Amino acid sequence: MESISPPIGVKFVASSVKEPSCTIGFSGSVPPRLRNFDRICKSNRVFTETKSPAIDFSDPDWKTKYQKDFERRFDIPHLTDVFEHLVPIPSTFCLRSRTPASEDFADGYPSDEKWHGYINNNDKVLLKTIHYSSPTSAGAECIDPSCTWVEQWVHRAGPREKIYFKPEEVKAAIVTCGGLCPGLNDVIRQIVITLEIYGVKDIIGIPFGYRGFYDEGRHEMPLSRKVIQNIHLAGGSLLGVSRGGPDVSDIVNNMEERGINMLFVLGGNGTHAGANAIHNECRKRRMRVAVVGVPKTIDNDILLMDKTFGFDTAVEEAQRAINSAYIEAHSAFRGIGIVKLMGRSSGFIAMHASLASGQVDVCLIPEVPFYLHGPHGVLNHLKCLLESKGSAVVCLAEGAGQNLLEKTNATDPSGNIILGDIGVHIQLETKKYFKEIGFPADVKYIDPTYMIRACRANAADGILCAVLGQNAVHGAFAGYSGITVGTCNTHYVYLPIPEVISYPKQVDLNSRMWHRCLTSTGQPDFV
Ligand SMILES: Nc1ncnc2c1ncn2[C@@H]1O[C@H](COP(=O)(O)OP(=O)(O)O)[C@@H](O)[C@H]1O
Ligand SMILES: O=P(O)(O)OC[C@H]1O[C@](O)(COP(=O)(O)O)[C@@H](O)[C@@H]1O
Ligand SMILES: [Mg+2]
Repeated sequence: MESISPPIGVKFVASSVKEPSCTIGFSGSVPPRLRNFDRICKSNRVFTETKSPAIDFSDPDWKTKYQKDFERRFDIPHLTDVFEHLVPIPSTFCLRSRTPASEDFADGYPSDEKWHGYINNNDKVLLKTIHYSSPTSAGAECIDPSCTWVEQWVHRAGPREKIYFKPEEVKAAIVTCGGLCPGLNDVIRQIVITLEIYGVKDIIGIPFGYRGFYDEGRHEMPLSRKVIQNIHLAGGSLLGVSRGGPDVSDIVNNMEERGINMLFVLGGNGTHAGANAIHNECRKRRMRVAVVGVPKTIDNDILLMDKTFGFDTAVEEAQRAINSAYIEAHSAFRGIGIVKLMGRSSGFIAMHASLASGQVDVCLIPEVPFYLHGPHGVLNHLKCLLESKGSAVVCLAEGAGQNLLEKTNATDPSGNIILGDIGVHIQLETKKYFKEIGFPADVKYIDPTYMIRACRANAADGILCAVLGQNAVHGAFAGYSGITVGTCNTHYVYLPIPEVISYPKQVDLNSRMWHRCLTSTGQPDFV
């Protein structure tokens, strides 16, 4: 059946292109549709038509069809899709006090029949909670021209009453891929703790990302509560991370050799593309394996989720850099402080950090094109700020203004385009500009990116990591595979991997949050 769905989370814009409902193979670069900032940026309103209508709104049943199609897309893969006759057993996850690590199950599995802590498989979470009365409502996301209320439900995460793995038969592996992110150790820790509560004793860490499935001499790391007890007190990843690595069939060969039947994959878009490919390969080989992702992206660029772990910490930690830039700028005669934050294709960290600080005058993100020079350029605005208030602070995301830099086609081992350093460029251009116009300014540049990324998770992220890690284990024991965990409207959910990685989530320029950021900075358009 052909999908009738428009891309989730993307507004109907006048010239929107139908998005494939499932694009695997994303590897860091921004799809052309999203690179076309102009179209999105310049329209400050939502269009209710599409040039390539995927849905026939004259069909009286369009809504039912849409909802059915949505349900199909967001159905989460289960081991019984392939192994029809698998018989589940009652969950060994109950909160009755016992000592699972030292327990064997000779006398049967522990159970707690009176406990009502399980999630029903049919429990669902509403993905979109606002009923926009009109497409012109601020931030409206509409399916049809009348902005009809259409329900979109996704699966609720958590422990199930029946499980599809016997704990003593589980060999669970955890791997952390891509760049670092605050909270990786917290998630590893919670996965191990929760596995042990189910009664799993064979838990290993794969060193240095997907490479650890391949490189000779890299030994798996046995994990237990004892090993992971305090790892969350430090940033980084106990297991190490890496970009690039072996192809999927080598990874699955290695999993077969090691007897891994539960794989927990912590990573971003690229890692999840890999996890989904591993899941598909396992299915193809009829391996009874659960592959579950935990989205790790400091940039917060995974679709559909309220936020990903590490993001909150990054925003909080960025305050120190912004405040330093402010103090430097404010204390200098005509001071300008420039802070570069992470955000390869999405400006969420810069936007939130700017809003939180209240000290930023100009926020530059990848989604918004800008000129440096000319009457409407950033530099002229900085001059106005120096004249009016004596100092200025600029906060920018690393992916902003890439069109101003010379292009290289260089990529990292994962295939992500290596960006030019926009922070250094703006610093140099700013110094040059003020020198040339004979209006001396004191420019200070701060790049705290790797200092931020190496931090340990803050309290909010610590909680998020705990719940995500626990839910990942519940999902695997429940027999799901090819899924990832997340939060939607503050509820915890399971989502099929392809739906969250078809392109990176970006700041919506029609969103209330971006408008709030602009209100706070008071910056004009720089085009
Ligand atoms: N399309 C893909 N299919 C399979 N594996 C991928 C794909 N894209 C990236 N990977 C692998 O995922 C890992 C992490 O990818 P990367 O883009 O560096 O980080 P992130 O997961 O944070 O986006 C790397 O080992 C990379 O080889
Ligand atoms: O220098 P590295 O390790 O390639 O990491 C830089 C990248 O890490 C990020 O913070 C997040 O990247 P991932 O989500 O792919 O790990 C990007 O914003 C940034 O471009
Ligand atoms: Mg990535």
